[in-house]
Amino acid sequence: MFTETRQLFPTFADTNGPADGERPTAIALLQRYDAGSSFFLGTPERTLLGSGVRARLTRHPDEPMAAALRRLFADGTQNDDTPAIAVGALPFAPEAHPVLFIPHRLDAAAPLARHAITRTKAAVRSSETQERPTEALYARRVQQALDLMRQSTLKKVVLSRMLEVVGEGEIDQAMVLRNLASRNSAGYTFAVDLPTASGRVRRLIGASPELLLQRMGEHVLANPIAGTAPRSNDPGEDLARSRKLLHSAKDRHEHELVVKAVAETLRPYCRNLEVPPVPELIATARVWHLSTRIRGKLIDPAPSSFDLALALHPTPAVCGEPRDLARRAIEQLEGFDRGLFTGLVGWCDANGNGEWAVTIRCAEIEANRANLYAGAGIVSESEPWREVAETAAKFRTLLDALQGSGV
Ligand SMILES: C=C(O[C@@H]1C=C(C(=O)O)C=C[C@H]1O)C(=O)O
Repeated sequence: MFTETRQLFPTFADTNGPADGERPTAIALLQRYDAGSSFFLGTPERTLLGSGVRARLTRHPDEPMAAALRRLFADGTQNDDTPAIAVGALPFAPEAHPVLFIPHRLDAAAPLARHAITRTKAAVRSSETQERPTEALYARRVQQALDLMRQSTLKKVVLSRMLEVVGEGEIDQAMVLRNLASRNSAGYTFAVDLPTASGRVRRLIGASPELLLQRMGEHVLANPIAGTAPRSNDPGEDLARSRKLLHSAKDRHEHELVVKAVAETLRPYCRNLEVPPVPELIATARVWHLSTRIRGKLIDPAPSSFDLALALHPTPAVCGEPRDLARRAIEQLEGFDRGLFTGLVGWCDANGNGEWAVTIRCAEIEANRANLYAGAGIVSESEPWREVAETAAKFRTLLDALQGSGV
């Protein structure tokens, strides 16, 4: 039987108006995000604020992830009627350790409405930045990926790079989150506390445009995104770039590989699956993307949102095609451990409902340091310098949030 999570997650029409009885508004949850908060997620459907950690997912050697999640729900469910919700992030490498937990308290509100957040300010005093690798070296690695494609059956690989930011003082993590939410209210804005040996607060903070998978009852939605063009401040040029992206053979090819992989994975679980034949354009504050919304109705009994998300991960939007060759190319060419970047971030309840976004446009932030990540899909038609420009545009999402710029 499919069970909806209605009790905790009503959907409101007016999201930022007066609170419904005891229920806080989305803006109030964002404003309440502070040192005691362990999790925040703003999606097009809801806003969640987690405080503290009631139970944390641990995994025995060789234990399947789904079994570890069942144990987490058993440990973290209280004896009252409070529905247990697991939240957190899973890394890019399926064998690496996830950060998943049931918060002490989880508040829910309707989505953050567009333009509802008042202007915000810089989250750090002046800072130094260092790219790893440099633009020139990244371009060389893209060229190496193209060479690999000519010599093997590799069709696509996503190559990423890092930008290390060192501020003069502590980075105000709550301000980074607010700045992201104010500039990217259409996507998935998140902040996840990461355990540290130092006891200092280290957080994964970002604003992803990409939904890996949402399951509510029998309904599933996946929204793969691939194919990107930097935006322009000039409206005419901005529009021209979006049109060029929509008709670019290279970007359509890059996009179709992802849609095909996502649809093929979901089809066996669905009694019907709608896959639009052509992508649509979506815009973030800094880039245009090609996007396809894939909807399905699940066969009963269905896997949980968590199991479905893990079946999809990593899609060719963040890894490549074929997956094994792409992973090997990433290990060979990227030169750093992605950690949680290009993994998944979201929530899941004990009935299997949940939402999982792809962990991109993000940074790991601790004290005065932030490590920003950005990647780009490389296919045979790619040109190295364009991929450099694409990753630079993607860094802007977090740089704007750190500097309070770009609105
Ligand atoms: C890897 C990233 O983004 C992914 C790659 C994209 C592309 O190559 O066009 C677009 C969206 C994401 O699926 C990133 O933003 O760092």
